[in-house]
Amino acid sequence: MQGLPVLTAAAMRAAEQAAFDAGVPEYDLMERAGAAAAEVIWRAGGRRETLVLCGPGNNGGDGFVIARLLRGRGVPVRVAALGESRTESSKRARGAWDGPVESLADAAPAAQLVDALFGTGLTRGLDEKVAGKLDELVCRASLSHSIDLPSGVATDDGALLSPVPHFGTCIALGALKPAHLLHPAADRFDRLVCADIGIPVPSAIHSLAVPDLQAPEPEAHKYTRGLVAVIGGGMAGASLLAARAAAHSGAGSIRHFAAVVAGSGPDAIVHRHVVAPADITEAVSDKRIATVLVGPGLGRDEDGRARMEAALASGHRIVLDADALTLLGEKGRDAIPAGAILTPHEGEFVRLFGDLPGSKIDRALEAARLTQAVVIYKGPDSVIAAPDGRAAVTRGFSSWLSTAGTGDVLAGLAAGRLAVTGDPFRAACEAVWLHGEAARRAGPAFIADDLIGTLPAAIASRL
Ligand SMILES: NC(=O)C1=CN([C@@H]2O[C@H](COP(=O)(O)OP(=O)(O)OC[C@H]3O[C@@H](n4cnc5c(N)ncnc54)[C@H](O)[C@@H]3O)[C@@H](O)[C@H]2O)[C@@H](O)CC1
Ligand SMILES: Nc1ncnc2c1ncn2[C@@H]1O[C@H](COP(=O)(O)OP(=O)(O)O)[C@@H](O)[C@H]1O
Ligand SMILES: [K+]
Repeated sequence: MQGLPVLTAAAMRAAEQAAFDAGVPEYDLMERAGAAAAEVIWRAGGRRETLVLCGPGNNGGDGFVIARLLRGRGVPVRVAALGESRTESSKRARGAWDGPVESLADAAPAAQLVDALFGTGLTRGLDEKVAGKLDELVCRASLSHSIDLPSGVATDDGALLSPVPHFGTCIALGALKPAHLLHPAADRFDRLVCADIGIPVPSAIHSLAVPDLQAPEPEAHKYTRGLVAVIGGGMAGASLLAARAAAHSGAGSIRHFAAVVAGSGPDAIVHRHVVAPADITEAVSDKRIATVLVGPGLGRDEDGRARMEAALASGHRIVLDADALTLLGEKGRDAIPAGAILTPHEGEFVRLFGDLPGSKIDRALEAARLTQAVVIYKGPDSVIAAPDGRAAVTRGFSSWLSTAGTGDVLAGLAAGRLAVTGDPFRAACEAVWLHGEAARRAGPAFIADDLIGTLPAAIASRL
């Protein structure tokens, strides 16, 4: 189960260098990159009038190759450059372009715009005039493509170093970079295509793969399929939502222990009204329990803390979410058992780990290393990180997920998939994908409860 590899600028340079060391001529790689990108542009734009913007580095070199190849197919192409070409390969690519080169400042708009100004070599924001011109040309084109990365984004963390227009397509070269997945950069284009340039791109970080799921074994029974215990507190709606998600995750049986009587839940879930925290200890003593979930609706008072501690003391595999993460905080981090799944949103993440440096991927990986737990660092660009350095990053899930209670559903799903698979990283990846897919199937303006209804179809699509 792997998505597309994600490489930082330095890792990409190292992969390219390894190819050069293995005998691939430097200029060949630029020709391959240009050809792969030109193919994508040709399929989208056909013979539309095209303007290619070329920067001074190798990204600009790709642009000259693209311009030459599109013109060879009969596309009316103009090229506008930002200054001279500075690298050997880009000089060669420019030399092979036999048309005129306009200056960027004077370039008139075209129906199709190709941005090959800057890629992974960008070190600072674009000058105001250049950024303004790029914006104008992109806005006036009906089709726009950014080569490798939209010019102006920071490759490794997805920050915007200067204002970046919104492109139709981004054509990543060789591998994805963090900026293709991390916000705000990931929101600067609609469609993402990764063009193969024929070199190995090893990475422990991938885009989130579509999972392969299995139906229960023929001999399965409710306990072999995983018993999930959901421990709630004073806000039983949240823990019930999590329990319902767990019940539709593929797990075999669900118990819900809340301090108040929950609303009407499915009768298939065993609800128990458990008030005293000490009774939680007894409730989770059942050896058949595969996973315990604690956090949704727990409350942040001393009662909530006592319930959480009882859950942690049970020794079962655990998913910690919401109030449990806040109750732990930085000081309580040591209580997190290895092999747990943590599901913090931005606020909970900061409360647990403080202000870690680096990109969202770096921070998630460091959090996983510190706790030896799998961390689902949520948001529009959720990162799932494992203590061994693997990470999966989401892209393009419905922004309608930004509604109350969807986090409870995700936590229930994570607990359910952990009970089914026994593998925290795999379970977390499956849960996040199913959550996103359930949201896609739910359409616009859904509420968290609706995700429960679309989960079976989401699962069915991967059997
Ligand atoms: N190494 C290779 O052979 C390959 C690289 N490829 C392309 O090469 C790109 C990376 O090329 P480069 O490393 O040359 O980097 P870029 O082409 O992204 O640009 C770097 C150049 O721009 C300058 N610069 C950075 N920020 C600037 C700013 N704000 N204003 C003005 N100048 C600025 C840098 O000093 C450097 O000279 C990739 O994104 C990809 O498009 C592909 O052709 C595949 C093969
Ligand atoms: N803009 C967005 N785009 C895609 N997914 C989002 C967006 N905002 C939130 N999500 C997802 O929705 C869920 C929200 O969880 P959380 O913040 O814990 O909410 P709650 O506590 O109300 O349940 C997470 O899975 C998160 O990744
Ligand atoms: K670019």
